[in-house]
Formats: sequence, structure tokens, C-alpha cells
Amino acid sequence: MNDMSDGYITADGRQIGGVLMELKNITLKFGGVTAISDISFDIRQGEIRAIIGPNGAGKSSMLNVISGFYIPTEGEVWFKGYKRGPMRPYEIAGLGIARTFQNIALFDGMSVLDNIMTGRLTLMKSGLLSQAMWWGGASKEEDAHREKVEKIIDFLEIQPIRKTPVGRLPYGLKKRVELARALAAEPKILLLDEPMAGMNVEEKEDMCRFILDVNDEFGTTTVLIEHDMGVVMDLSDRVVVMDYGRKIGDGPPDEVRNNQDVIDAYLGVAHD
Ligand SMILES: Nc1ncnc2c1ncn2[C@@H]1O[C@H](COP(=O)(O)OP(=O)(O)OP(=O)(O)O)[C@@H](O)[C@H]1O
Repeated sequence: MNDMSDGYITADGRQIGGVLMELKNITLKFGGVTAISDISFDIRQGEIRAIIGPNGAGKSSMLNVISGFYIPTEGEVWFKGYKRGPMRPYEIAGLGIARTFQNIALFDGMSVLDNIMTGRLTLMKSGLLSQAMWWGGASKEEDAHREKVEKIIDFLEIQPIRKTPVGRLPYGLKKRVELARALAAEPKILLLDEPMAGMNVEEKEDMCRFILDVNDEFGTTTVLIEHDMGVVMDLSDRVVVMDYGRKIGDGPPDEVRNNQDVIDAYLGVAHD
């Protein structure tokens, strides 16, 4: 079992806790392709941890290993001090790991509010069907879920669009709704797959602020993949750098920025 008691204080004075997840010697192969090669790192309670690297480096594959969606070919994943075995989809959902996707995965025809409510499905005791059949009015359970969702809507400043069908929203707001839905699951670890991709400068600034505010307000442990280096350096407490499936750097942004292997990977080889 890992030592969960230690931690560190960030430059901006935030308390980071002990190890929440540990990835030990992870290798992931797809037939003849080795997407991840013998990578180890940990994720600490309350930290913002970035995974960066050139295209094809293995970042998305690693996010899928963290989420439990992929079982590594070799290596171990330890979560909250316990070794994680192979899991069924409902077990993965119950782990408390929520994510957003590179390509937005929302229900376009449904309102913002209803989309965010779907984030609470795994926490609902009675299923959606029984809730829908409750013709006498909203159940107590649904009220409680609504209350949590309303708090997130307030926090992410999306009250004015709560009834709007998601399909009608501009891209930046859709991404914010996706973040809201992931938060609605009250995740132990929040995984963000390129949260700023395709955004303009203003939208990026907003998203940065929300990720930092969410971490501050809810203490949410966050793992993100992001291509915009400025964003990564501003947001993250620690950064893992991948290249061709291998780990070539791991540490605070300043350390990683000055790592020669990282500089070479980004400057030298244009494999995107
Ligand atoms: N399902 C799969 N089947 C076969 N090969 C895969 C699969 N998923 C990923 N790969 C391969 O594994 C390698 C790593 O891919 P991955 O998508 O994890 O990289 P990435 O760093 O996220 O890339 P990008 O920045 O372009 O999204 C690539 O060579 C890719 O082609």
C-alpha cells in the first residue's frame, strides 16, 4: 500500500496531498504497435498533472489506461493504495474517474441542464427509468442531484444557457458544459483530453481560469493532455512528457521546460 500521508506545497501555496494513483511500469501494445513503453509516474491528491508530448506520443492511450478503459499489456495501476485489476464497464464508472473528450461528446438535442444531469447517472440509486416513471413529481433523490448540478452551473457561469440545447452553443461553451458534466460525477480524478483544443484566446483564458477555480474550490485532482505549452506551463503542478511511447521528462513545469530531451522532442523532430 502506498504512503498517502506525504505531500507538498505548491509555489502558489496550495497543499498537495499523498499519492492517489500510481502507474508502475506501464506498457500498452496494439498488435505490433507499442503505444506506451514501460512508463511509471504518480498522481497526487489535489494536483493538476499534465501529460504532454508530440503527436502519436501515447498521451491518449495513457489517459485511457488511467480511466480503466484500457488494460495495460504489462505493469500495474494502483488507485487509493490498492492494485487495480481488470474491471467491467460499470466498475470503471464507479471508480470516480470522469473525463472529457478530444471531440465533444454531448447530446446535441438535449438542454445544457439535462446533459449535465447525465453526469450524475452513476451516483443515482434509482435509475433514470424509475425517475421518469415517477409521475407524482420530482423525487427527493432527484432534488438532491439537481441541487448539486445547480451549484456547478453557478460555479461555471452557465446559468443563462441552462435551458439551451447544446447543439446551438458555440464551441467554447460546449467545452464548458462538458467540464460541468464531468464535475457533476464528483470525480476523484478528472481527466481532460485537450480541454483548450480549437478554442480562441479568450475561450482558452476562460477555460484555464475554470480549471484552476475548480481545483481550488473542490480540490479536484486533475490530469490533462494539452498541446498548448503556455497553457500547460501556467496550469500544471507537475508535467509528464512522453515521446514515442516513452517517458522523457517528469517534474514541475520549469524543470521540464529546461530538460534537453524535451526540447529536442519538440524542436528537433517534426513528427506531427
Ligand atoms: N486503438 C488503437 N489501435 C492501434 N493503434 C493505436 C490505437 N490507439 C493508439 N494507437 C497508436 O498508438 C500510438 C499512440 O497513440 P495515442 O493516440 O495514444 O497518441 P497521442 O499522443 O494521444 O497522439 P495525439 O496527440 O495525436 O492525439 C500511435 O502510434 C497510434 O497510432
